[in-house]
Amino acid sequence: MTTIDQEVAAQQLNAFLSRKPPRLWVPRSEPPEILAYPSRSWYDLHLDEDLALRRLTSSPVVLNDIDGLAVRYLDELRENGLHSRLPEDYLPEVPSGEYRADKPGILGAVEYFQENFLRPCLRIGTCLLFCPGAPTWPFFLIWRRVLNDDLDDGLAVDEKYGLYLPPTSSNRPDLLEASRAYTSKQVMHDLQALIDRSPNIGTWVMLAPSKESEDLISSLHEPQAITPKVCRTTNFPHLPVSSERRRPRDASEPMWSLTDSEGPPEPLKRNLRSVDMLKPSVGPKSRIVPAAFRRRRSTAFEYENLTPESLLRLGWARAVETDSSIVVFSCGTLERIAIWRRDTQTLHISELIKVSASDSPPYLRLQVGLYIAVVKDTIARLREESSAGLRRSSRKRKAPEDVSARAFKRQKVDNKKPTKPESAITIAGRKDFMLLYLRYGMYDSPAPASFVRIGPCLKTSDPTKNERPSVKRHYSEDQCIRMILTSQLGLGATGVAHTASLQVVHNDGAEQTQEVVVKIALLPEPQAQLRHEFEIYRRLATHAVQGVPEVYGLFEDLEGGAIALVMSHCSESVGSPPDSPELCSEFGCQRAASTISVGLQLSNTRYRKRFYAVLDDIHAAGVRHHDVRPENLMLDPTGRAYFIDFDRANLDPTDGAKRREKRILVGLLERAHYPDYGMRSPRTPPST
Ligand SMILES: Nc1ncnc2c1ncn2[C@@H]1O[C@H](COP(=O)(O)OP(=O)(O)OP(=O)(O)O)[C@@H](O)[C@H]1O
Repeated sequence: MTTIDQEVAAQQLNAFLSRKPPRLWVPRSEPPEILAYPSRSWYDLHLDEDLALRRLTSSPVVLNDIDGLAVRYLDELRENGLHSRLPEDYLPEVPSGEYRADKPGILGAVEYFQENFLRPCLRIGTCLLFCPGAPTWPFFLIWRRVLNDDLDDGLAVDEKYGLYLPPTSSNRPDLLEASRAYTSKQVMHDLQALIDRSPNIGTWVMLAPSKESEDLISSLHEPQAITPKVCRTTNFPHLPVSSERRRPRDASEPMWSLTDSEGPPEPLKRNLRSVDMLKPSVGPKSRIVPAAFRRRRSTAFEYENLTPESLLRLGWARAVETDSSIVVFSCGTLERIAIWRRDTQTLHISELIKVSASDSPPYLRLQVGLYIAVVKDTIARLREESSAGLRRSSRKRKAPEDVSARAFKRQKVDNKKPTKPESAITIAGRKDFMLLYLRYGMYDSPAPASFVRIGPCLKTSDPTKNERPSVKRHYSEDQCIRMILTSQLGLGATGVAHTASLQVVHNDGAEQTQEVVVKIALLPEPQAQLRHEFEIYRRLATHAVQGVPEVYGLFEDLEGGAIALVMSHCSESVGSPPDSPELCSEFGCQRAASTISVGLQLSNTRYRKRFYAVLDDIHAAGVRHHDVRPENLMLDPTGRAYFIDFDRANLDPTDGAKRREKRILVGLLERAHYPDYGMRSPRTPPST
């Protein structure tokens, strides 16, 4: 490339990055969306207290630091004389004046970004970060909605956008071969580490463009102290400290020059006060006060209108979840960038950015700087983490917590065990109050949620029983089920399934534990679906059908945010064959290349027959599953077959419907034939 070409290329790049985007116009949504909290806030109550947002401060350096990064990288590129001209077809025609989006709401703003500058800015960011010498401008870094669930078009806020590093089918960075030649080994190594961790990075909170959204973003700057929201159960037993918890840290050499004179915030006094107030007698007779004494009229999740504080909380909670230091709040016309400092639990928020009028710094250059900052920060922290090995929690629990936990253990040792102890499930079946803790990833419930039973244990009680126990003013520890959610198993349309440890104390003080699965639903429709699923299990239990999860109860959150279905763990789905090659060959699990990735054949007739027998029993009980696919068929290591996920099931189907369902199962297991997801039945209207 000649010097002249390089000069032209540099000018072209500069001119593009200095362009002012057109003004955004979006059609009105009908009916208008509401600016309110989405359902995830229930999970936010359980975020680790040390990762909680405690302060907001406005920092004028944020924009300069981020723009400075873009300038530094662009200068390096120019000095090395490496880059080529950005092909004209990479640069969109920017309409002057106004951009009229076709879609209303958040999608209108997304369309505006995509059509006007996202693609070229992402190409420029990719090139600067990963392959500065490449003769072409590769398309690798992607900005998109991170989760596949449906956008709730009734809401004017969606916090699920971020950057994405696409992996190939073998989980390698999907960077074109041609560009890879210009990518250093270290960069490829970093990219691989990023993809292995999670290919989604950064947090963008998108608001539907409107006057209300603009007002909200404009008012996000008042420095303030923020008290984390937590569940309100008091005097609960604390969990012993886990030595395996990873504690995310800030990069030791951050890319921003933020100062925080106030240092780390004071520890929260809430827990201590509640413990002191009630003067607990530690042990099984201590008084645990539920979060509410009365059931709410409806347990359906209620949306709260967004305030500047709740919007910040929302973006920050999402950043904790994706472990990203940068949160962007944007409504297409106005934006603010916030940087989360973990050490001081502070969000540093930038000045207001006017998307179509910002020239100092220019908006598009700022975008490029933003991508660089998100990627560089994540890589820096990943490198530090891997060189330090797994981080351990440095947090020390307060004495009362450990005393309580010790007391819990001591009873186990001190007391004489009955010769044949009752199982945890039998004991739990008699208890109506559940303390639920989240303990995985960034969740470490500062206080447990209070749940009361609304459906009996179908294994140990009369399945037809329908009682709603009243909520007591307080419970002793031996009246509670302690449920600790330890990981997320899967996310579906009804809710999130978790693995959990159910712990109970028997009257004689003996502690019993059982691994279970807890499916949680938050919004009104999924809650109705989960209640419906419970009713299906009730029918199956009254016919003593084997080969379906045992259900230990349906519980309701007293603070109104969730319904929880507790059931047995049915091992692995045949949709994800067992890790062990021996088991795989014993079961005869084979992936079928001709079908979509879920297609799977079971060549061992013995196991196929077990699934057929279970389905026949389900049908004989008057239930049609209605969602037979590999993900919902489970085989445990001893070869027992199970059907799970009855939220689409219906009662009393016709004989023809049962025969059709049987044919689907035969086609699936014998020929790996599974038409496609589109063939799934529509959801059955809830039966209650
Ligand atoms: N009892 C169980 N034992 C083992 N794994 C389970 C159990 N229940 C659920 N899972 C896991 O959790 C995932 C999601 O659960 P489930 O399919 O019941 O949720 P859903 O919200 O009803 O999903 P869908 O949208 O498929 O109806 C399942 O694919 C399975 O991997």
